[in-house]
Amino acid sequence: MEKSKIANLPTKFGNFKIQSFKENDKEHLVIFTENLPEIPIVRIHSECLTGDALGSLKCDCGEQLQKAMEIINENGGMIIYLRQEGRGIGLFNKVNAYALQDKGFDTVEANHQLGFEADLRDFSIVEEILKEFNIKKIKLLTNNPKKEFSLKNIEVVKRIPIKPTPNPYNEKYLKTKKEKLGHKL
Ligand SMILES: Nc1nc2c(ncn2[C@@H]2O[C@H](COP(=O)(O)OP(=O)(O)OP(=O)(O)O)[C@@H](O)[C@H]2O)c(=O)[nH]1
Ligand SMILES: [Zn+2]
Repeated sequence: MEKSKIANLPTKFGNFKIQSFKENDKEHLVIFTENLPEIPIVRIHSECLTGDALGSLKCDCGEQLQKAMEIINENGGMIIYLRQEGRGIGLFNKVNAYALQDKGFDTVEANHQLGFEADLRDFSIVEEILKEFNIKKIKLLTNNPKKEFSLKNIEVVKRIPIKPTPNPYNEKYLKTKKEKLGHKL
């Protein structure tokens, strides 16, 4: 794992530090506060270009990212931004999945139609990154209990939920996450 230098990242949510970690061809990001408490709040965020950057209402990613930045700016911690777009299938395939969703398939069925499992993400790099920062215990900002279980050598002392705001476009997505993907919503 190759790591970049640490730089300042002032944002509208507060001042952060930023560092990039390379895993093969993937360039992940870590955004963290100057003061890291002994048990920091950590958000493990999977890339969603449509939600994070374009303001898409189909999912809760953009909202979760912004809330995470606010909470972490206030309490100290980090966002580990993983470049695994579309739960690991990539942007191109996610757009094809969205086209299937326009025809009535849910988020899981659309993946299956394209020949993918529902969730292909790999969180193994998270432990390596936390080790770099000497972090052994965290408070995890997520609605997805699976993320907790993917961390073997890190103690998750608390799971902090981030409640999404329902809208007509994300209703079905949130329902599927709850019923098929085990999210606590
Ligand atoms: N394949 C696919 N990926 C999607 C879809 N909608 C969002 N994503 C991706 O899903 C990932 C986010 O996963 P979520 O299931 O929303 O949330 P989570 O990370 O498991 O859990 P939280 O920590 O609670 O956010 C991002 O990589 C998004 O690009 C979709 O319809 N199909
Ligand atoms: Zn999203």
